[in-house]
Amino acid sequence: MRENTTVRLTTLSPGAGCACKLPQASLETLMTSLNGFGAQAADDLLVGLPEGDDAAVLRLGDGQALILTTDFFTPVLDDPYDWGRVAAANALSDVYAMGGRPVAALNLAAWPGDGLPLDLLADVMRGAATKAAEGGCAVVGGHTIADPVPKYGMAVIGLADPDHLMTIDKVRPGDLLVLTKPLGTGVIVTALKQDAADPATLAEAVASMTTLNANAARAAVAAGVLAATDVTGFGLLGHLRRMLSASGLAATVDADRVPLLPDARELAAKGFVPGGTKANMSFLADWVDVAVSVDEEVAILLHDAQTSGGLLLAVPPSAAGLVDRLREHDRSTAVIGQAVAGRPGHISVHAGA
Ligand SMILES: Nc1ncnc2c1ncn2[C@@H]1O[C@H](COP(=O)(O)OP(=O)(O)OP(=O)(O)O)[C@@H](O)[C@H]1O
Ligand SMILES: [Mg+2]
Repeated sequence: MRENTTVRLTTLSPGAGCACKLPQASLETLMTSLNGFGAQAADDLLVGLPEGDDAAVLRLGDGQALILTTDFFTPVLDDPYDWGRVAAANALSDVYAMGGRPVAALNLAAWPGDGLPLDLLADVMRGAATKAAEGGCAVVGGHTIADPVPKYGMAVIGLADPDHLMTIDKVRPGDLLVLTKPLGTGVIVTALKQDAADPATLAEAVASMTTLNANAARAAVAAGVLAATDVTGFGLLGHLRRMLSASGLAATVDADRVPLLPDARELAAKGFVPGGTKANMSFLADWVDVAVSVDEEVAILLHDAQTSGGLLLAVPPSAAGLVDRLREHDRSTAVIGQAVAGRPGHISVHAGA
């Protein structure tokens, strides 16, 4: 982490990170109204627009598939270099969520025409390029516009084996639901914006947000996992609901097993809850039943809008050994629930066995 500048980037941001995504209800309305104006999977297009997956996938001729995705957002941190690292890890994550590896990226940037030093944007891009390089991904160009609210992200292309893709529609009854990073970045970043996150708490959140999902994806593909997504702005339950609806299944979640970042509970209890998290709670009310025994702060965190969150994997019980291998990369990796037959998209959250 570099020294903070005098400009507090998060004060320029109405939302922050993936919490500035359009609410899920609005996005789904938009996508439905685009019906017919976006290509559906057919022939060499293995994953298209109506599939609503983490990225589009195009079969190439030589036993490889091309993965295409993009992601950008307003400042999630005050430190520009770290914001860049987080934004790159987040943009690359959709490639990992499909079971691929990123190969090239374009910078997408919006920056105030005056008043905010360009040096800061250069720092954002340096942080992002360093993180992308860690994933074997070269930054090869980009586009920059003048805009009063700074925004940064990437369009990323990746490669995958078309026979070993991970998609959101392949969850099977009995699959174990595995989460590879702890929750809580939304509440911690909201506390940061209000000067209420202590440095150690913030450092843990930054360490988590800048961790690539590369190792988790590689291990999951090797173990034969067929269904995955990454947990971002719609929160754990929002992204789980999308997987379940696409797969025609329901799920149970054990709130006690869901990993949480240090201090996330306390900050949620103090009311540092982003607008994106509140929107997730209201949208998911028709899909999620939370047992009364589940603590209110934990229920909030299950909906918390994550930036650069972990992978949510549907792991067949026969491949449960994967969980130990994933824990070698992130000790907080946990089995948090199970897919079951039931109303598609429905989630029952309980506390304890
Ligand atoms: N403007 C858009 N035009 C076409 N498709 C869109 C648009 N915005 C979102 N989508 C699609 O809607 C689906 C859900 O988008 P969303 O951004 O939640 O997922 P994502 O790409 O996995 O992002 P992330 O994991 O980084 O939050 C994706 O399939 C995405 O491609
Ligand atoms: Mg995604």
